[in-house]
Amino acid sequence: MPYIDIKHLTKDYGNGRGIFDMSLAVEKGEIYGFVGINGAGKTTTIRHMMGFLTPDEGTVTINGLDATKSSAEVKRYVSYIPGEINFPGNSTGEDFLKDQLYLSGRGDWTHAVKISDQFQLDVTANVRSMSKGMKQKTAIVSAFASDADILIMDEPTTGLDPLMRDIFIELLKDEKAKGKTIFMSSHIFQELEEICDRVAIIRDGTIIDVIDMRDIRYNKTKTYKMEFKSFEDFDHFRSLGYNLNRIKLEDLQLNITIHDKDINHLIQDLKHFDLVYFKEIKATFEAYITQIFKEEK
Ligand SMILES: Nc1ncnc2c1ncn2[C@@H]1O[C@H](COP(=O)(O)OP(=O)(O)OP(=O)(O)O)[C@@H](O)[C@H]1O
Repeated sequence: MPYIDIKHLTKDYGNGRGIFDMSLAVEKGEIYGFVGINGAGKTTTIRHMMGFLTPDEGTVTINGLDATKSSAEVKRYVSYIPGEINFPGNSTGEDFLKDQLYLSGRGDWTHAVKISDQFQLDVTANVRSMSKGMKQKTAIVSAFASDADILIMDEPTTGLDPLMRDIFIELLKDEKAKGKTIFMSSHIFQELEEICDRVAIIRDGTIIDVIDMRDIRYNKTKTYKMEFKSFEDFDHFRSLGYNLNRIKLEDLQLNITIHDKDINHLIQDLKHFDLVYFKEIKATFEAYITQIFKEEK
């Protein structure tokens, strides 16, 4: 049974807004990403997971428990970082974090201090007067230090600078190594590419694709770009029957897409050609998603 199981979830806000017949399943120990443009339905989905919203149709179960009906019990397994952070009260970061750890019944203050230091977070500051980045860091420290089985995070790196984002990614890897299950939405393709096992792409309230990141990382079909010194070579190469694309006659450049098993054959052929350069075009997750969105239009 999946650890997080969403089946046919629908929340219809009218005028085509909301989420519609959405299903997804997250296995224990997975890092699962959730990507989509503004208004696609990420927060609405996450709020159902936390039991803050009641579905019009469908169900969300977490570790076999209904996220709406058993919301209090589900929260025992889950640490949550909301998309918009507004801390209640007027306490210092330290008092807030200690309260959260106490309330969760789990976690460890020493770990909280360690993570706060890594994030260069001043926990003596008042939570009300904290900047956006400080609030985000405080929420992250609270979630990570509470040692929950599941982390559900709505755009957790918003407001973090690139250095802090790298620290966040390293912490997330540590959590995965401990066997934690992580569900996070993000706009930042690069961070999803680096850490996720799978990524669901949401558009207009519907999941349009689920990408297994291994297919991107270990893609056996690669694209190479090359430029020829002479038109004769360029023209001759074009006649060899390779899978070519992005042919730029005026620059004598082209891309070739080829499976790893055929690379030796290509190298042998290229010995007969005079090249200006030959380089691999790395397949990025961003390019992959952009292609999917183009195909969907
Ligand atoms: N309470 C509500 N009442 C009416 N419409 C809503 C409500 N909450 C969300 N919506 C609409 O539902 C759609 C999905 O919103 P949601 O906040 O889930 O998207 P999102 O993918 O999280 O977007 P963002 O990246 O901007 O946070 C949007 O069109 C939004 O305007």
